[in-house]
Amino acid sequence: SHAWGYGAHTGPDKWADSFPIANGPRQSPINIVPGDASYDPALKPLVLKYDPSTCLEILNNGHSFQVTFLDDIDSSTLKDGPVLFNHRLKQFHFHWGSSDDHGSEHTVAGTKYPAELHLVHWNTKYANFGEAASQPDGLAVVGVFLKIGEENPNLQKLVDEFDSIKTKDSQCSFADFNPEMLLPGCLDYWTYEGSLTTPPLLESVTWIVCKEPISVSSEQMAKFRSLLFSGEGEAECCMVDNYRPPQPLKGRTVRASFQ
Ligand SMILES: NS(=O)(=O)c1ccc(C(=O)NCc2cccc(F)c2F)cc1
Ligand SMILES: [Zn+2]
Repeated sequence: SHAWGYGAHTGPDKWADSFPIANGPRQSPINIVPGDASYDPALKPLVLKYDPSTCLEILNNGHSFQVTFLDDIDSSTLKDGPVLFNHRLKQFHFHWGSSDDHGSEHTVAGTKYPAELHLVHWNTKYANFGEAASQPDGLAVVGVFLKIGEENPNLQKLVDEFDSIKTKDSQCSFADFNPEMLLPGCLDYWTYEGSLTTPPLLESVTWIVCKEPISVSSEQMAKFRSLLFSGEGEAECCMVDNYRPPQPLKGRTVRASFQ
């Protein structure tokens, strides 16, 4: 069955049964080894320009919570960095653990962060997200690690909506949120060619992983864990450990935008 998830019978070790690309040559996430990354002076600085008025809604899709953006015009975009074409922001979402000592998808020299933010963009040389998602240069996802520290007032704006999106397939309107507020001060990054980290695991993603994390408090992480994988009226199943572990590098090069 295509009902994939993160449980014992539906989790990452079972995905290859329905999605054989799970064992493909450019799967994500990976463990980033800074010492093995090659500094590329030709890499440009990331240019992220987001328009809060394109923010549409916040939803629980049964795998994560996601904030979706209007992407029918070029108002929230990613340019430069490692990509050759303009990309439009479609949505952002998170992955996290059942405790503060794990939860990120990418790891850095084996270090796991409690959560990871993914800002998902598609290459506007294609007609739409779905088209782009099937192309090797179709998507660009910016990954930002969350590290336990000060309460993050920008994340709190999302946490405040959780009571309205507690169960699978619930959503509510959400306006005027600027995802730029979720970016670290320094936009140094590692980049490599990879895939979606959930089924259909399409190998269409240029990954751009920020070196600097943003802060999240332990109390805020506890609220992430109060969301549910389960739908209204179903037995409650806490939304935790919705991350895929690192996958084989298979000869890929990881480049660094910084020395
Ligand atoms: N975690 S991540 O950032 O790598 C990631 C980003 C987006 C998607 C997604 O859009 N899935 C649904 C979807 C919808 C249409 C077409 C698709 F290919 C598709 F995967 C999945 C994983
Ligand atoms: Zn993701």
